Amino acid sequence: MMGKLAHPNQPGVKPYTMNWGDADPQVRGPIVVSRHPSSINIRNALGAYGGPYSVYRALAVAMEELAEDHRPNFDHTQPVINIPQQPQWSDPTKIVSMDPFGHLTSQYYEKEIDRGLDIRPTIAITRAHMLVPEIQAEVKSGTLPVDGKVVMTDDGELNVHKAAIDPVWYLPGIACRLNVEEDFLRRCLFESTGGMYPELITRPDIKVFLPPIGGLTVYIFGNHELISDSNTRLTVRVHDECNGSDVFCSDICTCRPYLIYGMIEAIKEAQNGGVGLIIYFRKEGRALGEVTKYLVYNARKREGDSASKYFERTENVAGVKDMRFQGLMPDVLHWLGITKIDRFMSMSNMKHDAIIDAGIQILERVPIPDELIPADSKVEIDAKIAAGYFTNGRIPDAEDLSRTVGRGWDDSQS
Ligand SMILES: Nc1nc2c(ncn2[C@@H]2O[C@H](COP(=O)(O)OP(=O)(O)OP(=O)(O)O)[C@@H](O)[C@H]2O)c(=O)[nH]1
Ligand SMILES: [Zn+2]
Repeated sequence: MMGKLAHPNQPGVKPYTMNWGDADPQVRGPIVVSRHPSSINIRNALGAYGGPYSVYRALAVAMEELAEDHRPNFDHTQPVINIPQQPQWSDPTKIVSMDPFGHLTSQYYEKEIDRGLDIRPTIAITRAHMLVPEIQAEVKSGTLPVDGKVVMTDDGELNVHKAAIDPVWYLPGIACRLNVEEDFLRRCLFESTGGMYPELITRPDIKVFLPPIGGLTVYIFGNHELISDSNTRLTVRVHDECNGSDVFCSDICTCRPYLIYGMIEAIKEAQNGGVGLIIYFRKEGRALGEVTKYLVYNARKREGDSASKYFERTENVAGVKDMRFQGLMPDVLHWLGITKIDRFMSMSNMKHDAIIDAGIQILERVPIPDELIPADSKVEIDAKIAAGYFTNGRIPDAEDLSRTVGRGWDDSQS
């Protein structure tokens, strides 16, 4: 296996052309990350296709259920809608964490793929119908009308387009965005993944890295052709994954209620001729992960859960409050050609500031209405407002924070 490790000075090693940020996809070059025999010497990217699922692929290969050199058949997999090229795609400072041509690889690099190169899309765009219980209830009660375009039926069936995006990191651009040195960033990535990608160190000539992390999904309500038109109204919720609340309806935070509220407002915008977007990032537990999150829940509930201690408890376990680093988040907005958001469905100062710093305007910030906040999640929301989250109401002071308490636990009931 080790014999496969290509080094820049080994004979035959000649990375494929890669000019990140070039407007011409041929000049930019395809992302070639595969270690198939046809690609290994010309790889211009480190890591692996598929983010965390590359590890499952390894298991499938190990169990001989998948051929190591399997090549996907891309017939009929092309995007169902056109996300047209934007000037932002060729501004190497604007997009550094995804491949703007990622949905068009089989089209732009057909020749290379036919020649035997293993080049895969890192973006897929499809359409779907959705049935969301809370939204079905709004349709039944008449708050959301059936328009036949976004809300399709009396049952509240929704019509949506969606794009799944895997991360593709241009390391010099990531380093610059995070304000760190590229060499140091590469070393930290190498060390903190258990030395998983030695080429981060041995191949400084390769600038693109496909990290083993989850990406994001964009849900589009309304006419996708208008997303980049600054005369069209745009409602956007950027949401970070909270599986416990989003899927399993835990009441300790506002995640699902805010997500659904964002969806309803996105649908209303689309019904009024604008566009609504939900951008869903896989950054569970503020990117600290669910295990850390549950450890903190235990500490909070056992020690008396108050808003004044909320972030401290997270820092005790994780060392930091948050590892989402919203600075990379606006790339997807640039990919969609967005220059202005009319209604931003978030109270997060970190999301807001990252979008403004990316040169995108936000005209209105829309907090979650009080009646949608579950009682036990008051602790979190008050702590966030005190830490700088946007509110139209009063900012809680130290005394308020120690008075905002959540449900306590009696361990004998566990
Ligand atoms: N570590 C940790 N993460 C939490 C906790 N509660 C919620 N989260 C995570 O916090 C993140 C919340 O993200 P969002 O729903 O996008 O909300 P936000 O960034 O706080 O701000 P808004 O846009 O105003 O809702 C998700 O990643 C959740 O999984 C907690 O108690 N501990
Ligand atoms: Zn949550």
